[in-house]
Amino acid sequence: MLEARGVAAGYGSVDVLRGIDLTLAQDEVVAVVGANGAGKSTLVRTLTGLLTARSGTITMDGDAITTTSAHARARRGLVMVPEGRRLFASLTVQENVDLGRSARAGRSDVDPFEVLGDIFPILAERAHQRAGLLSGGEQQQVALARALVGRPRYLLLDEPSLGLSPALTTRLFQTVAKIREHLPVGILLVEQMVDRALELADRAYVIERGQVVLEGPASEVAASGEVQRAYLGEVGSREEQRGEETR
Ligand SMILES: Nc1ncnc2c1ncn2[C@@H]1O[C@H](COP(=O)(O)OP(=O)(O)OP(=O)(O)O)[C@@H](O)[C@H]1O
Repeated sequence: MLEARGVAAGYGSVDVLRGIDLTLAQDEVVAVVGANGAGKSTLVRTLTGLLTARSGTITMDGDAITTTSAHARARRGLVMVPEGRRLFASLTVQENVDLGRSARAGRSDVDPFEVLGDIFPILAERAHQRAGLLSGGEQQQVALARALVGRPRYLLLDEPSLGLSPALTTRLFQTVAKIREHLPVGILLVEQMVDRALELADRAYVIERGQVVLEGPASEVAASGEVQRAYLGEVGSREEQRGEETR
């Protein structure tokens, strides 16, 4: 279990997270939703150790990791795929994925292309192509494969659908569903595509101004008015737009 208790964090004099309690088990997908600026990316950065919590505790499988470096957390099996994917454009698909092996020394004995090949067809199809030449959806596959090749216990995804077309977003969510089906990894999914994230997730947290305002089974969170309220009508207007497109 990855567990945050009373976690506060921020930048300089700005407080962003104000006492977040959150858990992620190794067999679940948990969505984190909330309006722009609510603190979702800050939460992911604090959980992975890119930002140090100002107060509160973070534990992983019972061990305190509140002040552990991001590198050490990654070695212990807590990895993130950041917003924007951050691949090395001039390296090949295979070279990018291989970088993920070194993040978890001692557990990289299995050929990633065999283990992950079913989930990510791109690994076999484009292994030797430069990552910079791939489409956004293909790059997202490589970023996910790179994160998974070290066999993490917890995977944090920050806005994985960002910049993807609706069709590629559908593929992405199917891929995340496959990961959950085939690999023993807890997935924290930060997403602006709220309805899709809540469809896929087991549980969800709604974050507003650095605090959890609602948590529970994803279906209950989806059915509550709290999500719409947190987004100040954003969700409603998006659904209306989608309705118009399909008319
Ligand atoms: N490096 C930084 N320095 C100062 N303030 C920052 C920094 N990064 C983020 N912030 C501020 O922290 C707050 C929360 O930002 P954060 O990126 O965590 O929100 P978010 O919920 O992920 O939003 P979005 O959905 O737009 O990505 C915002 O007010 C933002 O301006």
